[in-house]
Amino acid sequence: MPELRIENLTKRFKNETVLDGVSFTVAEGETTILFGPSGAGKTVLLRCIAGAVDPEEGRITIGGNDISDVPPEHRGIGMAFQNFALFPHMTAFDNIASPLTARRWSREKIQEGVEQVAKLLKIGHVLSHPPRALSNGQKQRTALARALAASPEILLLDDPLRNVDAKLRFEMRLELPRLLADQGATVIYVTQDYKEAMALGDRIAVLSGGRIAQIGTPEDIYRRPASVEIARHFGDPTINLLDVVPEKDGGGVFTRLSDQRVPLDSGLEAAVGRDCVLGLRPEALRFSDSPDGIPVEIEAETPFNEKTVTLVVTARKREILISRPAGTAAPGSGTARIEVDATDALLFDRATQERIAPQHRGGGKSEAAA
Ligand SMILES: Nc1ncnc2c1ncn2[C@@H]1O[C@H](COP(=O)(O)OP(=O)(O)OP(=O)(O)O)[C@@H](O)[C@H]1O
Repeated sequence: MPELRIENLTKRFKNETVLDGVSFTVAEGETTILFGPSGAGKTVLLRCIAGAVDPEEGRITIGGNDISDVPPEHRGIGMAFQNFALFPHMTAFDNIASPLTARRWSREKIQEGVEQVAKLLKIGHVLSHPPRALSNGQKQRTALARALAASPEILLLDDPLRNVDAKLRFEMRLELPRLLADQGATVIYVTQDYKEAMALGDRIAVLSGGRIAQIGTPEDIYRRPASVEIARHFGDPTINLLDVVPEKDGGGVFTRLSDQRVPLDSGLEAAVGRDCVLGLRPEALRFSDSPDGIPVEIEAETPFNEKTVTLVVTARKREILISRPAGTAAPGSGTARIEVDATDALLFDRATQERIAPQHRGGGKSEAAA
């Protein structure tokens, strides 16, 4: 399957610049998640790739070939939309078969192709139904089946699970990676759900302000977010953000919370004395018996299925969320102490909101390898 390359793509509607020099590459057979808030331009970008919208500037290549002058139907692209876009007067079978019919496949081949993909998506029993007789989850799967049936080289999936219920979304999150891998297609998958992004993406491209704010593996985005905004979007409960000014002494780089030292990566020397934001993931904090721990008051505790989240406040009235696996013990109420693991602390410049990456001189551990 071919590589898909987007180069410097710009799209304006009247005075609004929706895409502003977007560039990224999806390697062959890879699933890249396009992640961004509502209105970020995700659908517009997919429509540019599919040929439904013409960009003002930039280039799109598939397998190295510029597709600007290739009509949509000859681009080898399959698309599934968030609103299903099923033909209302056709059965589920005919909807799924429509790209194959358009290619004038034989009746036997169409039958075989539709049944195969319907079986994979567990909608074989509703193929004779019209869309109005399908549940949202079945409509969703029918739309996806139609996109998959044609075995396109490039698959564009626009938030395909947005309208399905939580149970089905959970199941599909588990099943889709295998399904997409089996297809072997090069995939762009749009979602606003960070868990879906982390579960399904080989890589995640974050679209913000018309530009790609960061692209990387799910682990890159989670552990090394480029900005406060990205750090906030990825994580539940959301990351703790605390204004700090890092310091340095013989013991290394550190900052203080309630007069207790929070050690920071030694490569963060450039941040010493600067106004920063400390980012602490709730799961990077733990309760501690150590006298060096940060003293806090426990305010409230919320059990979820797989974890328990505790809200604490420091002596300076800073609120912090801590999460721990469900069933593990913690101080019940009143006063406690918490500890931070230096390797998990993130530091952002308060003015630019961008992350300050640790610098290790002399061939030390590099950021990418950390
Ligand atoms: N045909 C059009 N004419 C004018 N403006 C448009 C057109 N299509 C999209 N836009 C504008 O482009 C911007 C991006 O829209 P788009 O649908 O791509 O966002 P999105 O990231 O997909 O959002 P969502 O997650 O809510 O679907 C919006 O401000 C939208 O109003």
